[in-house]
Amino acid sequence: MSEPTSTAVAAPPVLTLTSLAWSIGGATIVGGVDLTVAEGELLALIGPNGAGKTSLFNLVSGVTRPTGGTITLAGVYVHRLPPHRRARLGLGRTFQSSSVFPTMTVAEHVELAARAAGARRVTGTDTAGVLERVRLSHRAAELAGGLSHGDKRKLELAMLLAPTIHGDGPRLMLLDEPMAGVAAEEVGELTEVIRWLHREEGRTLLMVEHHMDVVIDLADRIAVLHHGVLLAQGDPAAVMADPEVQRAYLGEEL
Ligand SMILES: Nc1ncnc2c1ncn2[C@@H]1O[C@H](COP(=O)(O)OP(=O)(O)OP(=O)(O)O)[C@@H](O)[C@H]1O
Repeated sequence: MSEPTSTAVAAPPVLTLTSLAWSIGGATIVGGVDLTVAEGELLALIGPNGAGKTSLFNLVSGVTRPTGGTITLAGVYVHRLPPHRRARLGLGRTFQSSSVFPTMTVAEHVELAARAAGARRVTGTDTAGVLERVRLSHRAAELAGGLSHGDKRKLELAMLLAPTIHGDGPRLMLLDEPMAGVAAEEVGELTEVIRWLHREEGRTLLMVEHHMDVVIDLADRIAVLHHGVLLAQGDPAAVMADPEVQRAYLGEEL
């Protein structure tokens, strides 16, 4: 075997899952997953309904503890840590159903998220700067309860970014079906916001999404989960053309 010609060392993965498994009541939901997310990458995790995608997110974020395997976040074993410790290490997550406070304004959400992450002083300019990055500045003074689904999703992204007011912000953003419930006419702009975070800010993202156009448009790589195990992973076009992946989706719109 020839020696490598470059002395450059590849950046370590932000997230590494090794033989990650979760069983409950005798059923294996996640059956030994090996997966890495590289620094600056957007990896889309897809799979038919019930494949175990949300369960995998729950394991990564600490909502549930694995029954086997390990999780490394930026070089630290985190699989035994509670969610707030993982958050402190730079893990941010949005949920399938939106999680905003209806009677708080958009700007107050960002301020709250920044303070929860340890910011002592948060100014209007600080919150405006975060809202600008998710194209939500024009809604700063509105109550979150009145926002469209698409704007609520943007607000959740703003809350993940709020720690950037006083620090680096999330090293890894887990987005659980960001397009769920979002009206067709809002999908394009939300896609652009995610693209900006990824391409312009260089954020690292792991995204579960059923909306295949969005997945193909945004993802650097796709991983396909089926019955709790990885069926395929790699370049989006190659993965989508894989006959095994096609078979897994039989009967579902791809
Ligand atoms: N706490 C639990 N107890 C028992 N079974 C569970 C539990 N959580 C999830 N499951 C089962 O695990 C399987 C995977 O569920 P999960 O929600 O992770 O799939 P998914 O890929 O996210 O599906 P969808 O795309 O429909 O959101 C399902 O069969 C589900 O019923």
